Amino acid sequence: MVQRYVMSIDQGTTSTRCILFDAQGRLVSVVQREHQQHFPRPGWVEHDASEIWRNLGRIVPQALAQAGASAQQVVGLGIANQRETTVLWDRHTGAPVSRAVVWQDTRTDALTEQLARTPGAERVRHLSGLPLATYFSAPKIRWLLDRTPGLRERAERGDVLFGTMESWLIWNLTGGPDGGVHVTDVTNASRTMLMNLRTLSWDDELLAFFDVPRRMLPEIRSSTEVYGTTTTVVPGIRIAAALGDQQAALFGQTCFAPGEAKCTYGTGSFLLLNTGGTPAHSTHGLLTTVGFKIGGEPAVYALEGSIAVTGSLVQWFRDGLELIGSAPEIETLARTVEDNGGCYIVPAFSGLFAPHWHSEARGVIAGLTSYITKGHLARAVLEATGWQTREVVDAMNADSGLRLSTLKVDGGMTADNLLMQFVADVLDVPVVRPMVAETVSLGAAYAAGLSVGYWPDLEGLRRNWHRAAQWLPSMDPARRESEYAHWQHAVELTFGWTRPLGKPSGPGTDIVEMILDDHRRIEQLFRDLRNAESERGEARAELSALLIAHETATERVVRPSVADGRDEGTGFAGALLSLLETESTGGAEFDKALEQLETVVATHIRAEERLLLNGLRRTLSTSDRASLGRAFAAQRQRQLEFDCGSVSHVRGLAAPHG
Ligand SMILES: Nc1ncnc2c1ncn2[C@@H]1O[C@H](COP(=O)(O)OP(=O)(O)O)[C@@H](O)[C@H]1O
Ligand SMILES: O=P(O)(O)OC[C@H](O)CO
Repeated sequence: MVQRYVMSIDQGTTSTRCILFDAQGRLVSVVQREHQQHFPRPGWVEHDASEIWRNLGRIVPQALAQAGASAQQVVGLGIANQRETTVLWDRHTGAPVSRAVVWQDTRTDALTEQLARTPGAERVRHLSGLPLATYFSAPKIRWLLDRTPGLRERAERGDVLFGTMESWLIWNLTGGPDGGVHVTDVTNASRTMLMNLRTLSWDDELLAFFDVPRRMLPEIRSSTEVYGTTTTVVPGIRIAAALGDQQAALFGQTCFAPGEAKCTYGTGSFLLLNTGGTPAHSTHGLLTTVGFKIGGEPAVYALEGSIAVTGSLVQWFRDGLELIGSAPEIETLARTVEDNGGCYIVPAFSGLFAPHWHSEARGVIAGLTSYITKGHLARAVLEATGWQTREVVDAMNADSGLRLSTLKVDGGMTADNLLMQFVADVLDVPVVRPMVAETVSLGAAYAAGLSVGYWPDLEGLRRNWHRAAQWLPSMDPARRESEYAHWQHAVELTFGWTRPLGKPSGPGTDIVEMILDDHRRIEQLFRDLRNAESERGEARAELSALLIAHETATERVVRPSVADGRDEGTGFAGALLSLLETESTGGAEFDKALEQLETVVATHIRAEERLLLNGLRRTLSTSDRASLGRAFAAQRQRQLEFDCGSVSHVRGLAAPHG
């Protein structure tokens, strides 16, 4: 009988892989090719989409040759790809209009800040599931349209197309300018910031907000369906699935049921939790994204903790600092010392992603003394991956109300035993790795195989999962918590780095001034609300968000730093909730709720200015006041970004007080 295979292509950040799998999910052949990383300016990262396309043209025939197989033996092709990376190309010539802007690229930092201040910004997360950050495609498209003369007009005429890597490759594989199919799948579309998470189609409000012409966008399709048949490279292969690479890894790890999670450790690291058929809203800095959509079945959603820099920090240690010759040497070097010697590296090279979402942050090495050797630095490099995982797991636990019990891992970094042990230690849960480490490719293959009936169902795929390695936690809890506190302190040092120094009322200004500014604004909002002529709906929304963001940031960041900063407890959440709930009734009930809230808040403001602010003036140096100001601004901004003033959030805060 003729052997049949599924082909998968993993178009990743650093390389493109083509793998053939057999019916048992075993690897039959693997061919891989790296492409060049272009760093034309600090913070910019680009790929040449034509180079990636040429690489594909080489590796596909090689993978077939290695297996001794023909195109007829391939039942289908599944594509997994680096997500968000933005390619714009000319529909008529097939030539990219510029280099692709990679997901790690931070050139849209100022643009996203500007967009965040534009009306409608508060709707972006609700519609797309994503925070406004440089990471996603929409700001990248907008940047290219704004900066390339004539491009917007060409895009509006339909002469220029947009796609993430799977769209670009499928279009080329199916004929390019000669009838190429312009499609994307829901998982990739969910990373553009232009798709409505609930309707799974391009959203008019988001398109208008980012000013992106609809005509340039691909058609959104399921993750598993036949999009077309290859007409070039190796003609005659059905393209039967496409998934973002992290969603493909979720699929390859067989996390098919709600509650199942995996973390893939590659260039960056991405923890995804299957949350089932409805999108789960995160209040702790995670993304809501589509996990997969099988044919005509409803979509399955996921919560994601995306970490921008993990394996790429090891690469930087190797190529930028030249302290090691190959990635695995980091473990050998780290083992030359007992611990990190007090040193922490926070690799905010692309800002910080989950759960912080600080595009303006930049990396720090903290705790340097003359005791530190390159061995300690190597430890700090590996530990950075562990702590970043801990941060997203904490967020995941807080969002889901559950505690992760085991972490399934995969990706290149899982070859590092010291690192995997550290991850188990800081999470305090077992970490397990499956037999097939190429989970991204396997997931794309599974999806394609399901699509063409090579595999009958998900249960059959589940049986292919076998554990290859396990790491059990063994760290002393007190040490874990004290190390985590140091890490968190180091993280705060990265915030606000690229913002202009001394910018008034921006991060980096004096904490006392910032608190006073908030108080004066709160008082003004109360005046606006008492004035029946004013726009009360807007004032009420701003007041609610400001009160919660201000109070949470004060509680978490400022009070712990001053001895006599205690407060009797403000307890205004109940009064605020009453005000929010009088939205429709208005009239006397509204006036009463307003008066009650104003009384509680005014007392609180007086107490804070007397006790807390005097304490800060007395005990902190100017630079301490500035750094506390930065941390306060960061926490306050984080609260505002997740819509902390919404009725549902305030209700949650009010609940414990009855
Ligand atoms: N033994 C190791 N210890 C730590 N990091 C490693 C090790 N081996 C590989 N890496 C890192 O893993 C990454 C490669 O993993 P891979 O899954 O191939 O990434 P991607 O799919 O993102 O290209 C590189 O960034 C490399 O620095
Ligand atoms: O190509 P990877 O494995 O680095 O993954 C990149 C992610 O998809 C970015 O969101």
